[in-house]
Order: sequence, then structure tokens, then C-alpha cells
Amino acid sequence: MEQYGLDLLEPCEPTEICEVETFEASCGRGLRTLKQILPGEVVLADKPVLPPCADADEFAAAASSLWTELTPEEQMRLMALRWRSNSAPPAQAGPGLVVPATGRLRGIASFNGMAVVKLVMKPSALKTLEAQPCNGVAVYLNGSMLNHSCFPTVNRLPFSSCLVVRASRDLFLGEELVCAYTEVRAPFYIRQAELESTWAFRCCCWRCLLEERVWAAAPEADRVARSAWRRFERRRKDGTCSEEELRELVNSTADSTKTALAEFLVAIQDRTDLLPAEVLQERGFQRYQAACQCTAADVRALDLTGNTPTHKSTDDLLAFYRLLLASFWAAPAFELAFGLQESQRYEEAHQLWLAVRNVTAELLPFSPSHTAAATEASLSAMAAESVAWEEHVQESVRICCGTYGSGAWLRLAAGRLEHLASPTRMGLDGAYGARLEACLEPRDDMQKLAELFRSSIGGMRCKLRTAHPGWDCTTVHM
Ligand SMILES: C[S@@+](CC[C@H](N)C(=O)[O-])C[C@H]1O[C@@H](n2cnc3c(N)ncnc32)[C@H](O)[C@@H]1O
Repeated sequence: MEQYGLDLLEPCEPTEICEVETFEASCGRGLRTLKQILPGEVVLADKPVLPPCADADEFAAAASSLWTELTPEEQMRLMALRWRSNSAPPAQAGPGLVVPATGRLRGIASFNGMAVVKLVMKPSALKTLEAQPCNGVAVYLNGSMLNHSCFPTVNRLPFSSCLVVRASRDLFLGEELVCAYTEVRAPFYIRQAELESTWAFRCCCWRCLLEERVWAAAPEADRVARSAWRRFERRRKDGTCSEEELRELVNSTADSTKTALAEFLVAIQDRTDLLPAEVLQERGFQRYQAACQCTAADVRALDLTGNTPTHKSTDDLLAFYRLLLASFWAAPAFELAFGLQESQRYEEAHQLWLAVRNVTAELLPFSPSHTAAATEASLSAMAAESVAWEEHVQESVRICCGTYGSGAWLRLAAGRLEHLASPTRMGLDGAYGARLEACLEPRDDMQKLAELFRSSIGGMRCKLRTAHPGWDCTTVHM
């Protein structure tokens, strides 16, 4: 990580951070907090038991040959990990274990291994702001206890040197930490299929239970949304999509989501079974409970980008709508926003990035995708000379810090800015970069950063570095 200057683990050493304990969760062992945690705080920093390996086979070979170099505790804890879906971990494995069978070690790696990520910074940072998978699978002894939910409470970043787990939301003492094993910005039936094929389980989280019922209440909207998603998947596979088609997918999934929400709110008036206890009792759902008192007319009045709800219930309803948008709408909207940004249509891009940021914040706060959306929203605001650009920069720095740690914004975003009059001034290497970096520390000193930007760029237009300057948005590359 040093090469990117990211200070991901401050202020402690990796091994010192473990604010969690193992417990018997509803789906086997899980991790829960030992204290109250704030969003963006590191809850766990866990070194891999072995350096990352190419795959489970290589892990098994490496674990066998390096077995005696592991401490007795590491041996014991490694062997206590599950190695197939119905395997019970040995209740008491003593130290001094003989080298385990390769099949078992392979199973442990397949079942618990995480694809390691790296943060990529290229001249065009578009689509590289998020942590990217790099080669390798690592097994982390504590981190392997994290269970999945489609409404995650933590963001995990399995770097090759260390797994960093940060809270995405407020976590109470004793609350289970759950992360996303798969892409959760997708419809529930896609998530289920993915989890079943890769992990051999069906997710029963409250978001899945709720979403299934919401869409079942509006069969026609469900049919239209599924067909749009199939089309989007095909285009994603092709790697390109016309702007017109992508825009149509974005608009149609937003409309279908609105219809499904409106029809669901009507349906729950007569059918209490649509909101079962498993959903109602969940802390995560409570934020949306008041929205269930709203009417179909309230839904129709919602504005996707609306940030000024008129009363509390509309606020809750907007939050609920955003949660549902995360399923069918967020992924195509993300692609369209990138296309607009690449083609330097900054004002349009900014409006869409704000909506994407708000939707992502609902489902995946303080995550790489939230950071990417917030960062692009701030960069497009600057490029479009939006009067509120400082506010968007401050917000993106806050989110970036909570996702990757302090210093990350500078590396991931500031390098994208070019000053039209004097391009090198905005570079990271010059004196300007050093001053900018100084302003980002401490992280709450955002006023200083805002002033610095204002005095440096004045009213002049910024542009963003892109891989394909002049690329028009009639085709969006995905
Ligand atoms: C990396 S392990 C997590 C720790 C595991 N619960 C244990 O007891 O060792 C992954 C396995 O946990 C189980 N699991 C995780 N999240 C789950 C969920 N939401 N629902 C059902 N099973 C889940 C699945 O069996 C999955 O293959």
C-alpha cells in the first residue's frame, strides 16, 4: 500500500485492530462487535495466514510445504475453518497437528479465501477508483468468519498485506458484522443465483425477503425490470451500449421501481404478511418502516434526485425508493454516468452522479462504489463549475476517508484534475500537490482545502483527465 501512500490502518498496527469476537450466528459462526463502532472506523485488520496464492490448489501446496512455519495457534485456527458447506469445524484441534490432507486445505481456501484487491491509479482513473481484483486468493483467520448479507454492515478490503474491515454503518455493541460476498447492486434473484452457484446457500437477509415481496406486488413492473436487466447484462457482456439504449434502461428501471413501490404500499394495507416479522424486526429495516405509511400518490411525487423532502415521511420514502433503486437501476446508471463523464458532459454527469451517490449511500455506505460515485460527483462539480463544488469535494473526501483511510482522496481523485491554464500546477508531484496533501491532513480540515482550491482554480474551468478525450457518448464503454 505504501506505493499509493495510503494510510489505511492508522493509527494502529494491523494486528492491533480486532474489535470483534466470534459467536454462533444464524448461519454458522460469525463475527460481532465488542464495542460501539462508528461508520468508517476500522473494526478488524487481519494479516493473511500465508501470502496470497493464485488459487486454492496453490494455497494447499503452499500450506503443506510451509506448515511447520505456521505457529501452533495458526495451524489450529486454520484447521478450525470450514472446508465444505456441511463440514463442521473440529471442536478442539490440538497443537502439533500433522500436515493436513491437501483436499482439506484446498477446501479451506475455496471456502474462506478472498480475492485480494489493489487500488489502481492510472492516468485515466475512470473505473479504476474502486479497488480492483488483482491476482491472488488469501485466507484471513478472523476475516473468514464474516457472513454475507445483501444489506452489508461492513466494507471489507482484502489487500494482499492485510484485510481491512471498516464499519459502513453505526454498529452497536454485539451487532453482527456482515459483508457482501457478491455484487449487491443487482436484483434479488440475480444475487440469489450467484450466491447459490458460488457459495451454495440462499440468502435470507431482510433485504432479499422484502425485495421479493415488493416486486411480487407489481408483476408487470417486475417483468419489464427483469427484461431491462437482461438487456443490460447482454450489453455489459458486449462491453458497449449506445447512449440512447443505456438511457432508456436507466429511465425504465427507475419507472418500474417506482411502480413496484407504489403497488407494494397499496398491497400492504390489506396484507400484513407482506411485511413478515423477519423483516420488521431487523434494525436495518427500521429506517424504512415509516415509509410504509405513505401512499401511492406520495410515491408518484418522488423525485429521484430530490434532496429536499417536504416532510419526514417523504424523507423515509425517498430512502426506501433509493434502497429499491439499488437493485435494478444503480448498475446501468453508474455506467451512463461514467459515459457522460468521459465525454466531458460534466453538468449532466454531475446530476446523475449525485443520484447514483445517494442510491449507493443507502445500500453500500463507505464502500468503494460509494466512494467512486461521490468522487466523480465532486470532480464533475468542479469541472462544471458548480457553485456548490466545495460541498461535494468535502463529502467525497469524507466518504473516501471512511472507505480507504485518510490520504486516499488525494491519491485517487486529485491526480485527475488538470488546470487548463497551467496543467502541471494541479499535478501531484509539484509544490501544489504537497500543499494540497498538507491540507487533507487532518481529515476534518476541509475548509482549508476548499479555500486552496478556490484560490487556485478561481473561476477557471477544470477538466478531468480521461483516457479518451473527445470520446462521445453515443457509445458507452462498460
Ligand atoms: C467464509 S464462511 C463464513 C463463516 C461461516 N459461517 C462459519 O461458520 O465458518 C462462508 C460460509 O458461511 C455460510 N454463510 C455465510 N453467510 C451466509 C448467509 N447469509 N446465509 C447462509 N449461510 C451463510 C455459508 O455456508 C458460506 O459458505
